[in-house]
Amino acid sequence: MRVDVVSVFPDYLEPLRLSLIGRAVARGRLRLGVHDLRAFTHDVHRTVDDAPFGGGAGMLMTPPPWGEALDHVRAEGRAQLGEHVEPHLLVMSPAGVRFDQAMAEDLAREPWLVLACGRYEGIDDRVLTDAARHHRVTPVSIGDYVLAGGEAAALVVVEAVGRLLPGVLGNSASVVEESHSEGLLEAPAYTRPASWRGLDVPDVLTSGDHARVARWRRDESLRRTAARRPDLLGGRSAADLDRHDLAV
Ligand SMILES: Oc1ccccc1-c1ccno1
Repeated sequence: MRVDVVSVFPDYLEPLRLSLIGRAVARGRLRLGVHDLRAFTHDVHRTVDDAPFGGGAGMLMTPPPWGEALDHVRAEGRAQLGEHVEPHLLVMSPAGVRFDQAMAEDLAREPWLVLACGRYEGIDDRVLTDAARHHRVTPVSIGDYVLAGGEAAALVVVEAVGRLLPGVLGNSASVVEESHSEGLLEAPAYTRPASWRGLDVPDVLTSGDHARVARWRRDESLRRTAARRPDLLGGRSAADLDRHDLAV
């Protein structure tokens, strides 16, 4: 997979060259391009924003630099991937489609993502309209809160998608048995020492009975999801889900 990120703060994306994602980049499992939007300005002040038409607070990111930046990214990416390959542009935005594990799994199957990190009050909407003439465009939100810009959101999306790519995670099992991989929160987890500050690991986990362990983890996962994220249960109770399990 190739991932390009466009930002006025390219250094903000440096964490993508560390740890798990950094190793995937170093090993060529993930090709990462970070582009400074200001490299596509032509005035002495390297202007990327202007006042919004119709009034309103703050400044908006103006189309020309974005148009040139995305033209450049498209040309560079096609030179590497082939003229037939189209990017999927993800525009980080509080007004975007909600990013979740299902979207991460869908995006991990794509060959090329371009992430646009807006700042100020956002990006002139014609940038998205123009880009949609060439390829898919999806505004993406990582949650219902407001950030100063899209860079933090881009870090979240690239990490959540990148870790799903083949060969990036050492233990493929960890992708399967984790929160949200099956629509539920994962059960509590424990490791050595078996007793710590008067707190003991649940006996079932040291019983050696794999069926009992799987049952205990499922029960704990349902209980924790019902307590913390009832929205993930889609109106069903943990007992309903439990009955479903017993039925299969
Ligand atoms: O709040 C934002 C500002 C700019 C770009 C993205 C965001 C955002 C908020 C939540 N997800 O993305």
